[in-house]
Amino acid sequence: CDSCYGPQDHVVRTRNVYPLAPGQGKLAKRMQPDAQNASYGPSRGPLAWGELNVIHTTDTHGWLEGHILEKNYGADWGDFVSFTKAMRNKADMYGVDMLIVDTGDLHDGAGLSDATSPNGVLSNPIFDNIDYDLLTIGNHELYVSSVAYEHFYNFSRVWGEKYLTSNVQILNQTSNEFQYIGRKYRYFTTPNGLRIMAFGFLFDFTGNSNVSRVYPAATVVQQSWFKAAVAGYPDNCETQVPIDIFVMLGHNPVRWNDSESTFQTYYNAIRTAQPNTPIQVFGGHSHIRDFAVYDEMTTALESGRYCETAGWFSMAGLKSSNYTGATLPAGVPHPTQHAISSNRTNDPNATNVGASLTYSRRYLDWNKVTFEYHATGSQNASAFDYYKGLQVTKNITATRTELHLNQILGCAPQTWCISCAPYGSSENIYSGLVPEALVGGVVNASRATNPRFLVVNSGGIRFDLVQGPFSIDDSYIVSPFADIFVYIPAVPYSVASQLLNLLNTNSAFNGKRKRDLSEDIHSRNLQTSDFSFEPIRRDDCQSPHPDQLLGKRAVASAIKRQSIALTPGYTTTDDLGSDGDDTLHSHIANYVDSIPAFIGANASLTSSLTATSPVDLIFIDYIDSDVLPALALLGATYTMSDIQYYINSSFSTNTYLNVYAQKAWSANITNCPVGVGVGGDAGT
Ligand SMILES: Nc1ccn([C@@H]2O[C@H](COP(=O)(O)O)[C@@H](O)[C@H]2O)c(=O)n1
Repeated sequence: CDSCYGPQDHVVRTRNVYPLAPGQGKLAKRMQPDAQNASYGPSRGPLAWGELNVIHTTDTHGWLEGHILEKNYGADWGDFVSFTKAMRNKADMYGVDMLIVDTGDLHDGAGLSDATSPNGVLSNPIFDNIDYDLLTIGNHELYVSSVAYEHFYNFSRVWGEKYLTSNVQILNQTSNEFQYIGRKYRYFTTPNGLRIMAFGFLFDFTGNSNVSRVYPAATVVQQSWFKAAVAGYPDNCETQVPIDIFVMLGHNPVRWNDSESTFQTYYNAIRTAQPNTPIQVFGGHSHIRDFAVYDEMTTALESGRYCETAGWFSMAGLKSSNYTGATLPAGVPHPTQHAISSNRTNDPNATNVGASLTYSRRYLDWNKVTFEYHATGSQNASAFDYYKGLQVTKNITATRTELHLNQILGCAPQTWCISCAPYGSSENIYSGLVPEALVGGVVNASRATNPRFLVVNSGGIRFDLVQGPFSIDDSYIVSPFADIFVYIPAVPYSVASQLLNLLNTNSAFNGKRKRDLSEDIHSRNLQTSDFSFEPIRRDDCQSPHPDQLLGKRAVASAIKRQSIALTPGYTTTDDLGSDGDDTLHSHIANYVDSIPAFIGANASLTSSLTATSPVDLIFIDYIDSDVLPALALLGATYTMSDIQYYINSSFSTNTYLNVYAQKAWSANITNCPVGVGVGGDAGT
């Protein structure tokens, strides 16, 4: 495609490979001692820098140790500390502004956050080592009251005015009144003079415990404080303050057609009041990489989940009379894409503000090769590692030891994944493992001979279970929630045997979980059977390397022309195209649509049940509001007073897998074969 950029050379391009130091993966080791580095690094060259640049994290869910078993995502939070520090230095050197933002869900997904009570008491202080400018709250901060109070009393005090919970309040136990957990908004000026009005909005979440209150978007946009802040009259300001850009954070999907997203409501309210001010949105919750264009001066970035992605955003062309920084920093690529949207084609109030704006976004794989490449331009570990980053890495190792996260419970004989194999197959965790683990792990010895039916929600399983040593950490990674097993005794077999099907087919019950799963359609999951090379059909005419656009030096590396086998990973398409993933990967098959909302198991020792035979109907407290109405539909009316603990008040979805693992996977513990190629290539 020489015609796009002028002639380059006559060798057919197979894939850009940018020069990395020899043996990059091994030299660059820091991370956690048992983690591995990525096999190869970024494919698309240096990042674009504009006037405003942002590093975005979301839905970290406690994965601060990184993905110990997955090379693509092997960096830890200490490496991220070093990365962000280096990027801050770069921003200063280029004379531009850079923000670091997070959009919530800090727990429920890994031992570091979940093995303490309350969740997060040891992981939140580790998380706090990043120099964030803005943060907002996720739904996982609100399920359990003690976790919500941890965020109120500790986390919000660490972050002060930077922690935005614009629609979330908590009951202050001293005053007995509800108050905002963090702040409602932050109005501030960047080092180079951009005047920003920022908000943080949780989606209309209703699963919170009763100590917190989440105002729905439709209510917030009518609240006087919000209208005043949008108009430039934040609390206590009598004169109007100038706003160069609105920054809207949200634990909230950026795609308006996602049933849980409320960003459109907030966008409409701000845009109506301020037709000519850019709005920049950072979202989360749906665990995907995404970039949505709302109008020619409003775009929205979502940066994945589980410390697999660091989002990079940059924009240029902001017309602020107060901005004193560089407009197009020298020596680096710049944002080049306009936000083209159909949302505001004939807006009579539209000005040409958007015409000057250009955007860029990149989804960085969370590994040290990537971080070093963008931070220092090489794999020179000594130039990259910042002393504080190294301390954080050590602290994570020590905390994992303190929490016994590496303690091995069994040797898992195979890998079971959430969506790499269809439901019904023995490789799928919901069909291949969960029913058997429920039967073997959830046993009350005094009732074990009673016929037993068990039901759990599939959403309680959060990650794949990998062949090899199964540790306490893995038990949190796979099944982190402490949802307690309860039961109703003596439910007629005719009723119990119909329950699972009803829950899975009646939209009143399965709709919510279906959405949970479908959100992961764009996500990557491990795929041990998908390591074959997939030919790249990348069209360089549509996806120019920034240095090619600038006619610059990367041509030297481009003409090296190598071809390497891609590892499986993210392959994202968003509103700016298909060039957002910083590292090219092969596509991973995804059978998420086949997974039911509820998973059941029949643990009856007898097959001679009649319609009236009494069975123990065992489920988890998290789904009692589904189970009771479903039983009523089946003609069996029960109330909460009919429900009892099945084993005790602490035997939970985080316990049964451990019990099962210790029983079923005791063989080969001292010489346990590890599954190959998790989230990366099979080589070591
Ligand atoms: N106690 C709980 C809490 C939540 N879940 C599951 O997690 C889903 C929400 O997670 P997101 O990362 O999407 O916010 C929720 O819908 C449930 O499926 C649970 O099982 N137990």
